[in-house]
Amino acid sequence: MGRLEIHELVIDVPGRADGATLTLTVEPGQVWGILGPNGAGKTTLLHTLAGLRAPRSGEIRVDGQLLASLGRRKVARLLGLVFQERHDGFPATVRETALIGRHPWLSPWQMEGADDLRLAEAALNRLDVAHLSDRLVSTLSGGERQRLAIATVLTQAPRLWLADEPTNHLDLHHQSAVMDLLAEQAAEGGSVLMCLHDLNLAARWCDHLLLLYPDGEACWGAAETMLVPSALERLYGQRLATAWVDGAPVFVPAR
Ligand SMILES: Nc1ncnc2c1ncn2[C@@H]1O[C@H](COP(=O)(O)OP(=O)(O)OP(=O)(O)O)[C@@H](O)[C@H]1O
Repeated sequence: MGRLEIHELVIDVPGRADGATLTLTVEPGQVWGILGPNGAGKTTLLHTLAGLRAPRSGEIRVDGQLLASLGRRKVARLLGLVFQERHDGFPATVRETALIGRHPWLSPWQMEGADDLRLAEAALNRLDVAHLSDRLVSTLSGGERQRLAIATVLTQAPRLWLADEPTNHLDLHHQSAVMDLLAEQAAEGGSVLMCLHDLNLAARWCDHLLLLYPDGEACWGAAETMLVPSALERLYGQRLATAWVDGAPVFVPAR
């Protein structure tokens, strides 16, 4: 499961008029991308859907339950959020950080057990950071930190993934591997909603798209209906050249 129902939602972007009212459902099995220029409100939307920011109005339900009525622990069992920015709170190793993903599943003073450790190790392996398990997070490269953040959410095992630019800092191979992982989460019955700046990753991996405009307007639907060059040019204020490769459109800025 992991059905995310958004009903007449107006996000709270400071200093901006209300803009579009969002009503859409991210169904289990679906991979949604949120596209829009800097400052359009993508992170604000994701944080609102994670219950970290109050909307101006509207309702959010996860698997039929009103998000606003759930405790944080319950929320953390239902949804996982890959943040765009991270700050090291205290010195921790890669393994200890991944294990934080198990906390929603443990009682307050319960230590992680062998099953939790196995899940963390499998996630670190999957994200290609297992060889760094004993390293302090503060010593990791940007891409290694990003992969650890995703491994931590994988360890958390949520039904709904909210990911803010999950391919940030990643090289091409790891971008592709992370997009495959997210698609796999959906194929196994979860659901995924992610902010992306790379149109080409969106075109290849997302089945639905939400376009957020800087004035708060929005449109959404099946990816093939949203990937219209003229609409994307208006979205970014950028002329684009389009080609087709392996059945998917490829967009590059026109000079
Ligand atoms: N706490 C705040 N106080 C004032 N303005 C804010 C605050 N948080 C966000 N904003 C503004 O709200 C707007 C939307 O921000 P948001 O981070 O959601 O954009 P975004 O689409 O994710 O951008 P980017 O692509 O740059 O990550 C921006 O103009 C930002 O400066």
